[in-house]
Amino acid sequence: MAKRRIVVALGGNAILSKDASAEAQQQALRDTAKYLVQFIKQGDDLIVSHGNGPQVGNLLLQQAAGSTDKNPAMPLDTAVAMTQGSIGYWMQNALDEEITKAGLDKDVTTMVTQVEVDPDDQAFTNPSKPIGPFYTEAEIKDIKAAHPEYTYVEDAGRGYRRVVPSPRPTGVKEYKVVNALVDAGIVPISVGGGGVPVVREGDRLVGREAVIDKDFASEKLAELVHADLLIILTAVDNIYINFNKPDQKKLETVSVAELQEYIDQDQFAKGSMLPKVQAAINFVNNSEGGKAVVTSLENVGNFLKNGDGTIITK
Ligand SMILES: Nc1ncnc2c1ncn2[C@@H]1O[C@H](COP(=O)(O)OP(=O)(O)O)[C@@H](O)[C@H]1O
Ligand SMILES: NC(=O)OP(=O)(O)O
Repeated sequence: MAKRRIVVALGGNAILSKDASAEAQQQALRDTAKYLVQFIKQGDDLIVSHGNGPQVGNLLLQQAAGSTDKNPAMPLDTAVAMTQGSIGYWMQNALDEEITKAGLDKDVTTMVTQVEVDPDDQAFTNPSKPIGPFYTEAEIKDIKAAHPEYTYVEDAGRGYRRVVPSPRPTGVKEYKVVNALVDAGIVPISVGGGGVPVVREGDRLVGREAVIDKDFASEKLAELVHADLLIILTAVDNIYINFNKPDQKKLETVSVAELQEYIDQDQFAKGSMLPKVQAAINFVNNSEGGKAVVTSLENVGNFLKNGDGTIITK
């Protein structure tokens, strides 16, 4: 099979389920790496991205709890960069272990990646991205009293969470570095946590307090590096219509036009499956012959063997 350039975006379950300790997240990423290494074994050029919603929210809480005049809390753009570093370290370490076990000669590196956004994006005045821990009804009262300046929402019946602005990416500053690394045979971990949100002010890129959706950032990167495939890995093997209903039906190969009809029918939950579907559509529309795939980590082997998963084409 010809060598393919593949951007793989890792969903929340690839890194963190319940236990937010470093040890548990490192173990989750070791398990994740066992699936990802299959792409490398097959000879594909891999570019990895990941989310950071739980981690960056937890980091902000730690920053706030320990902050003093001499040791101030860091702003959100810096916290995103910090999570690119921490999650990237765990992931490159775990992937390296699997590459070594497979007897392959391949290096992995984590890039601090800046993602450009529009300073006038309406998302800045309409926070929507959930970060950090879930709170119960009882807990949220105290949290709101302690931090009335933040916005909180109820997140899909799972509890309350803080939400922050999530502007759409317009560019990836370091995409040429990603290309250079791939051309050199190196696996880059890039646009982690959706990338550090920055806006251009003359010669400078200036950080903004926001968390970009990692599926949209991965899509923008996939476009810029002319990827053949954008693979969005999440907790389900396929996208479904009538999801979680008795007549649910999995989508196997689906066109952009069909997906658009399903969006119009409200088939995909906002804040979970909808952004993945929109990112997949954008990639297929904006690339030359590129396809997008939505499936689970556990199904990577079946995808590589039989093309199982939901494949989005023009
Ligand atoms: N129509 C749908 N088809 C499949 N999954 C759906 C659908 N609507 C909502 N979902 C849910 O969306 C989840 C993926 O979103 P989310 O958990 O936010 O992603 P991530 O893996 O990036 O953390 C799936 O695990 C599933 O529970
Ligand atoms: N940045 C981002 O999209 O993170 P999550 O996928 O963890 O929400």
